[in-house]
Amino acid sequence: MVNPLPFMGHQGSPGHEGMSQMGLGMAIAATMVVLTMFQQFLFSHFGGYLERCLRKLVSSMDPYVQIRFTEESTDGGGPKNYEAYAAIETYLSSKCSAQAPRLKANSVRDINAPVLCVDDGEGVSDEFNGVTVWWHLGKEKDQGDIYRGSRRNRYYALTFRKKNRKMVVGEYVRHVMEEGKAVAASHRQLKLYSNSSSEHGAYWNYIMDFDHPAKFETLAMEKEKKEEIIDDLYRFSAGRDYYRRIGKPWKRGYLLYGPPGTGKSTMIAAMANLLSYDVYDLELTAVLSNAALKRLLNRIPCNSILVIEDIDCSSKITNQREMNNQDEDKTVKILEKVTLSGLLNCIDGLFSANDGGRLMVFTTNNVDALDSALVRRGRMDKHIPMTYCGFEAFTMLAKNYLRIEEHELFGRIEELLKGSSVTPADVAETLIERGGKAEDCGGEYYLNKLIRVLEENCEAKKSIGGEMLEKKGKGELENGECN
Ligand SMILES: Nc1ncnc2c1ncn2[C@@H]1O[C@H](COP(=O)(O)OP(=O)(O)OP(=O)(O)O)[C@@H](O)[C@H]1O
Ligand SMILES: [Mg+2]
Repeated sequence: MVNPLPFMGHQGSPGHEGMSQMGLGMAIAATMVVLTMFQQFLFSHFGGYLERCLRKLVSSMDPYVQIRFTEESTDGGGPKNYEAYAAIETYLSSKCSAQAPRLKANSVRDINAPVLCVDDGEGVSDEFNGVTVWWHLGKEKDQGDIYRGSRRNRYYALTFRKKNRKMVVGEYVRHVMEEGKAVAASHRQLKLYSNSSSEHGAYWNYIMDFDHPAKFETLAMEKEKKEEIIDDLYRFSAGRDYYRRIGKPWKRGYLLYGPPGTGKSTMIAAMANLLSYDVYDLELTAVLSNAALKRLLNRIPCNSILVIEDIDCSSKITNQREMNNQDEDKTVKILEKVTLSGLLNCIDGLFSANDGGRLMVFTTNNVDALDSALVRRGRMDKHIPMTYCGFEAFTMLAKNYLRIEEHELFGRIEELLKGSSVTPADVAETLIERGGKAEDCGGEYYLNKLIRVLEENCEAKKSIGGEMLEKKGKGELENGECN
């Protein structure tokens, strides 16, 4: 705005000429005031419109389009913003190592293979379906406030030619997100969470990085059964389109059951490692109500495993359904715990959008004690019996622990395994190398030790009503196929 007052300040002494000069000055000043008011009026009424027109004109002459993906949403966009930003960062890591002059390394799962990304202010180009696009890492103006202090939001800017808009906005961006997420999943440090409660509610707490070494390759189990589980898990994790097509939430329930030491917890770890899913270990006894359980379950992000171990003794949920149906609120109040119907509702209501699947794994030593409603298909889609150690599982353990695949004592061990009830944990404990003896004697010392353990087990079985035990064992083996 032009200030008219300076004109008044240059007046001479008042005379005829002075008077006319003063008149002129006042006229100019008045004109300026009117002009300024007009300008203000124009801008207050049409300013936005004029600005838009101007922008349109400039952008119509610009052959490029730019999209920004910010690290943190300023309008409450939540974690979605960050997910997209992180996916881009990971996607670009493979491009930038060859191009960008300045890189930075991110915290990753494998310290020997750090994920590199472009440094602030740097850029890289990419090609997709014969179209070139450009990425640039920038920083927005200070977004800080009095509480959070100074902070500048980072963003990845994607620039491309206008004529490629449709392909880039559709196909290319989707490609970047999918690739980025897939690479991130394979590099990501898995995490273990567990729940706790306070008067303010129920929470998931980060416990530690999940570095469990269990893998399906080292899990002692019949090959066929193992391959079936692996196949099922892969189909589940890649099932986005499938679940969308059949109109079902993208979730799957596993029930692992069997005696202690048969590898239920080990298999959960192997599942997490196979799919690169975080583990949410739910301690049901620490959940104070059905409502708290619902809140907890709804906070589990996609691509995670919800684990409830020893579900038969986790809570008083095994046979309460009828009572709960009569007066659920009252039951919750009395027990101040989760009820079976509450748990069933939570499982059924666990919703998974199309951003990733959610796996639930329940374990129990006592499958017969579970209410049939809990384990019915649809809630627990796959029932996996974990059995006593058979010969195939033993050969796996011998390979893992003693690095031997064949031995003349294997025949005797196979015989004894048929008549005994030892768990893979028992066998593993017997074969574990102490003081490098297996190296010295080709594993014979440990195989003989195992033979003694198996003989003792067979004897014990015979002496304490072996027949009954035998039947039970056979029953478990008959159920032993994967469902
Ligand atoms: N199938 C298996 N393959 C390889 N190792 C196994 C297997 N089962 C058990 N083990 C070994 O035994 C140990 C105990 O197994 P794990 O904790 O998985 O058993 P579990 O079935 O979960 O027992 P529980 O019912 O008491 O929780 C593991 O640390 C692992 O070393
Ligand atoms: Mg266990």
